[in-house]
Amino acid sequence: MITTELNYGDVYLVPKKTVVDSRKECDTSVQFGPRRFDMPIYPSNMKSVVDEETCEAFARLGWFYTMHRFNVDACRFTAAMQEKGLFASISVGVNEDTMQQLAELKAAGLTPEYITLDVANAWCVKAERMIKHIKQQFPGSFLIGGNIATAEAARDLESWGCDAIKAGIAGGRVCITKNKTGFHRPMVSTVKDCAAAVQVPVIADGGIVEHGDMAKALACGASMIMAGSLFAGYDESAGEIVEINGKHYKEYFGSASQFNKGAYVNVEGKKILVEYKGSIGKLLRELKEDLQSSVSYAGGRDLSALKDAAMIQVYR
Ligand SMILES: NC(=O)C1=CN([C@@H]2O[C@H](COP(=O)(O)OP(=O)(O)OC[C@H]3O[C@@H](n4cnc5c(N)ncnc54)[C@H](OP(=O)(O)O)[C@@H]3O)[C@@H](O)[C@H]2O)C=CC1
Ligand SMILES: Nc1nc2c(ncn2[C@@H]2O[C@H](COP(=O)(O)O)[C@@H](O)[C@H]2O)c(=O)[nH]1
Repeated sequence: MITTELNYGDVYLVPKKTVVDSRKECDTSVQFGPRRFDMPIYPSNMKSVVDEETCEAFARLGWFYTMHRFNVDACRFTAAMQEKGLFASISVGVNEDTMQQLAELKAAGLTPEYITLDVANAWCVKAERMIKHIKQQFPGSFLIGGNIATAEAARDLESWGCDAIKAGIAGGRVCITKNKTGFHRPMVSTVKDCAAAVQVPVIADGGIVEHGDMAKALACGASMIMAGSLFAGYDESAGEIVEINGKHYKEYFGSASQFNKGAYVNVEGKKILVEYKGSIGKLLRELKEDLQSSVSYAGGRDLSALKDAAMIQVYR
């Protein structure tokens, strides 16, 4: 049987009566693990999106972040963030290098507040082993596991011990997985299925094109949203500015791209140039204003209003 599935661009939310006098009254904050954050969206843990400065800037602003896992000394990063009085949020893989990094953290007596297990398909035996190992070694860390795209996978990751689950396979802007392997699920269907299947928070990862997609992801049941291309190209984003014919750009490349891997092996990502857009402050302000507006259209005062928002499909 072939089923029809939906992406953010295929649906809209149905307005309700607004109950606030100003959009400023709408609260966009979210409790995620041990902390509360100003917004339910954060930059992808990709080398072309975040670096140490990006992470520090987001943490200082009260937004969530996750450092990427590529050539990063997780021990040094965790110590540096915690010495500054900020929370540490690291990414790990499933191989021996991760086992070594975790052993170093343990030996140094460090506990990152958040750990993200970051692999393309976390519904696998290697991820199961690593999730169980992390939960045993770092019971005080909030463990995010991903990525997955089905209810069955979400239930498995929850049963293995994940405190939150990141959903989204092959929906990213620099993803070529769907072309190279044939596998992908559109985001509305992915997030709805996964969020309905588990008690733990679900993070909707990838495919955010319009700011309104944040509200749609939350309406599907997501608690948090991860986005890459949305946050690429700013002063505060990772990567150098490139000048071509007098125009300025920044590189945005996939974690499974040749550029990130250093070799053309199992490549499932590409590199693109995104327009250089200066300081990120304007984007962050606008994201918050737009989400506050979404909450007001949903007839509420905080993000819980979006969870009940009715969704309609648009035929094109
Ligand atoms: N969200 C998404 O849709 C996707 C995200 N990515 C991102 O790209 C990065 C690289 O991801 P990933 O390839 O998982 O990580 P790695 O390249 O770090 O692979 C991790 C380990 O898992 C093994 N592995 C990876 N994929 C498979 C598979 N399909 N079957 C069996 N074993 C596998 C690898 O072995 P071996 O290489 O020998 O197979 C390797 O030992 C990550 O940051 C990930 O988030 C990548 C693709 C899709
Ligand atoms: N298939 C691949 N997916 C990737 C790769 N690198 C990162 N990602 C995923 O994309 C999102 C960001 O998507 P965007 O639409 O917001 O730009 C990111 O968080 C990862 O889940 C890759 O090389 N291949």
